[in-house]
Amino acid sequence: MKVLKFGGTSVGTVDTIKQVISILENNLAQGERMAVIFSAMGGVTNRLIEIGRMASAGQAEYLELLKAVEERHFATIRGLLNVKNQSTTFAAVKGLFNELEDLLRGVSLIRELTPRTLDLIMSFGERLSTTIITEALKHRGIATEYCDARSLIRTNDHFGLAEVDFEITNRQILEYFAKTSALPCVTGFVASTADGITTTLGRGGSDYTASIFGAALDAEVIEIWTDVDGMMTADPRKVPNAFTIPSISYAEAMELSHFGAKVIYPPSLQPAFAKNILIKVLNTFNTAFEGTLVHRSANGKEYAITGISSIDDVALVNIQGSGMIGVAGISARLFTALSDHRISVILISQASSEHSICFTIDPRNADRAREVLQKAFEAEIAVGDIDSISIEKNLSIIAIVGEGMKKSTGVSGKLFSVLGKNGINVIATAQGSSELNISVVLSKNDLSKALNAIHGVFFQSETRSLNLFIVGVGLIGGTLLEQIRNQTTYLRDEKFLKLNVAGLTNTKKMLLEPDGIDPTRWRDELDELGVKTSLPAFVQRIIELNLPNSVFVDCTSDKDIVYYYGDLLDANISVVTPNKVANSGRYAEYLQLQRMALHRGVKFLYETNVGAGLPIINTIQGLMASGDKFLKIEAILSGTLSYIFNTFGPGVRFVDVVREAKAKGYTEPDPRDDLSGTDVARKILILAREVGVPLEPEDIAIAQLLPDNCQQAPSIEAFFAELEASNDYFEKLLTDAQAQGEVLRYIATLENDRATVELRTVGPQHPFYTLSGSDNIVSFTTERYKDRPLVVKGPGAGAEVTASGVFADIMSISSYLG
Ligand SMILES: NC(=O)C1=CN([C@@H]2O[C@H](COP(=O)(O)OP(=O)(O)OC[C@H]3O[C@@H](n4cnc5c(N)ncnc54)[C@H](OP(=O)(O)O)[C@@H]3O)[C@@H](O)[C@H]2O)C=CC1
Ligand SMILES: N[C@@H](CC=O)C(=O)O
Ligand code: NA
Repeated sequence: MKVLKFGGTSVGTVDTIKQVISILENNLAQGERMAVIFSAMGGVTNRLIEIGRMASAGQAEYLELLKAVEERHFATIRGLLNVKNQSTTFAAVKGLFNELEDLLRGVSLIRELTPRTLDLIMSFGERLSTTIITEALKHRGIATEYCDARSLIRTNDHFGLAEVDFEITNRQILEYFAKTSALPCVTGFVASTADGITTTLGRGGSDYTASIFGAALDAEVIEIWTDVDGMMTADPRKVPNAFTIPSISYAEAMELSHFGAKVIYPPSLQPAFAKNILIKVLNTFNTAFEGTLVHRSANGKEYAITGISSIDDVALVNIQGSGMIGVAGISARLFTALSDHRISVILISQASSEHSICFTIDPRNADRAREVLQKAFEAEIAVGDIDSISIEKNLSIIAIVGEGMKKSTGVSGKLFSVLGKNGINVIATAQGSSELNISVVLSKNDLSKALNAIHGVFFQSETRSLNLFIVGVGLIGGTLLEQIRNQTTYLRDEKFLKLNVAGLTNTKKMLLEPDGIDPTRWRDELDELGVKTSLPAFVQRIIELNLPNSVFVDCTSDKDIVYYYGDLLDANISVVTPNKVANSGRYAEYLQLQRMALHRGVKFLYETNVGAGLPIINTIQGLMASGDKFLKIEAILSGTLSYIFNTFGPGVRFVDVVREAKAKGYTEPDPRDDLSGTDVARKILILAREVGVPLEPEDIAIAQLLPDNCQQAPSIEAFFAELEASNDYFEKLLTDAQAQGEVLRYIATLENDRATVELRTVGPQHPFYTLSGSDNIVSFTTERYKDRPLVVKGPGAGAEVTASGVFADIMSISSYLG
């Protein structure tokens, strides 16, 4: 025996009813003995309540609404049945509407809508839908029988939420089934008293009917057919990555539903659970999907938690005072006062200091709660034993739920850590000793961010997202996007990671798209959908969007963008950048950014500031963290100058080599920055700061490489012209070096807290002699690497290596976020 129940959406239209019929036919074909419970057509119950209220208020327009409901049912008959088969069904349905109309006329005459009458009015919804579907099944040759549950389910007269007399009900159901061999189509939600007065079963009423029937008949399974793919790990409207929970225990389902998961209402399934009957939650519109199994105990689970739920809007009441410490009975009085005024408490938390108790309630009750408590504790407030009753609004509760967290460690650690890393402040928290649920209270603004971030860490094998906002889509930014595009599949399949490009901008256009910009079409999307760039607006919007795991990637050489870094870090958004400006300005600013990132628990990463993708900054940070002391750094830090001196030779014009370096993507957007030594000076300044030497830009001694006419060129093109005109100068530098059997090298040195940058010649014994292409080389002499320095060497400029260094910084944030 199997009991099936179809909800309001499943029986809401002609097409959906046809789908229901096909599900039933499939089951019948397998010879299943069944009972089927139907809800009212979607929306009809609420409409009937509205009509009843209008009638009782004397609003004659209720008749029009009633006509619309009638027409909807008639249209359903026309859609389901051939014209020649329609008349009996029309007659039955018309009969029901006549009865309902009489009833409503009565209500409107006496201007009174009692709970008893409302129950009767509501009962028409299920009676109508079930009548029509029964007839439709009959006309398809299926032996069915309309079964009015009012004749089987016996309740008391608590109208609106009647209590079932199981002894009589079970007996009546069994007797009925013993007599009938046809397929019973049962009206959900409705029942009756011993006197035959119609009652209803309250929220989840049709599920309750299914559960009552299932339990009475000892069914093997109860199938709850809805319009979603079973119960989900979180509300899919808030968490796009949510997925169906294959199997859930009754207790877990209870916890989730308490926090707003609405697919089933577990209390209504209690009779079935008491008899250990399996429940399946299935989707009428996706019959191939296996849905969710709800059963007595949780079996082996893949994840530490089963689901995440939330209450979107709560108010937090905090009552505190030194007079509460060690005084018995305060909480008893507190909660009695609330209960006397029917204020329901959702979550309670009291620290063991007993100095304060806080609890959350429906915000609509907040003002009343304040009054009630002020009155209840009038005496304590007067003498200062209780100093304040504060109420905070615009809050939400998130609950993580799962039997798997029982006795397993690290679940709460993971929860609070992901909230912390995303800068989400936890205002209150509660965990019952059943260890089935951990709840946190947080600002409503953070709800969506928190739900998504929590979902990401707990359901690891689903894809987590990092939200990237990329400013600058030139050489480096553009190459980074290309690399992201090429790695999409690998990251998804191997790392379960989605790099969601949520924002892009250049100097002309900006585009913010929280759902992601397609990295294969970003140029077109930016062009077609982008709006005029405003960096302040871009940054402001990123902060407002408040997406979890957000990373701001600055791929410009803009001098002013650095001013936004502080605001971004302060809003718990990590910053990754190849742009050296922030770290090579005033030392105080550099320090402030470092501290801000540390304070906020986010990352400020800039490995590519020095040596592009070569691990230079990370190497220093590792050595510093482990207590090494730097004695000397000697380095070639300009890919451009390295390339120039590795390439420039007899028969080659200097200016052409510089143009080549630019074309190969080694130079700064303005190559004067490279050839003037500025770029190298910035880099050694950054390295000095990383090893703990707080230098300022003016402390770097730069020995000028260029003749004055080049150094002072007012534009990039003028600069190239001056380089061309100065070819002899550069040739002489070269031939002088060659005459001594040496090569030209532009070397930065940091020693004894002094930094210099100069053009030198080095011979074959020098470790910097053999370099090629855009090679950088950095030699660290430290207390641990004293006899032989630690050397990092390799290509130190170029689009691919720089973009991949930025990529690696982004990836390290993804591992940090877990
Ligand atoms: N090339 C290399 O090997 C290395 C480069 N770097 C650094 O990488 C950074 C980027 O260099 P690169 O890609 O060559 O530079 P590009 O000039 O090619 O690109 C810069 C991009 O930034 C955009 N941009 C500039 N200012 C703003 C602003 N205020 N708002 C919005 N967008 C802006 C530009 O827009 P638009 O297109 O409209 O002009 C362009 O898209 C530089 O800081 C450089 O020092 C670091 C290590 C190595
Ligand atoms: N222009 C720079 C690029 C890396 O920072 C260089 O030439 O090294
Ligand atoms: Na680097």
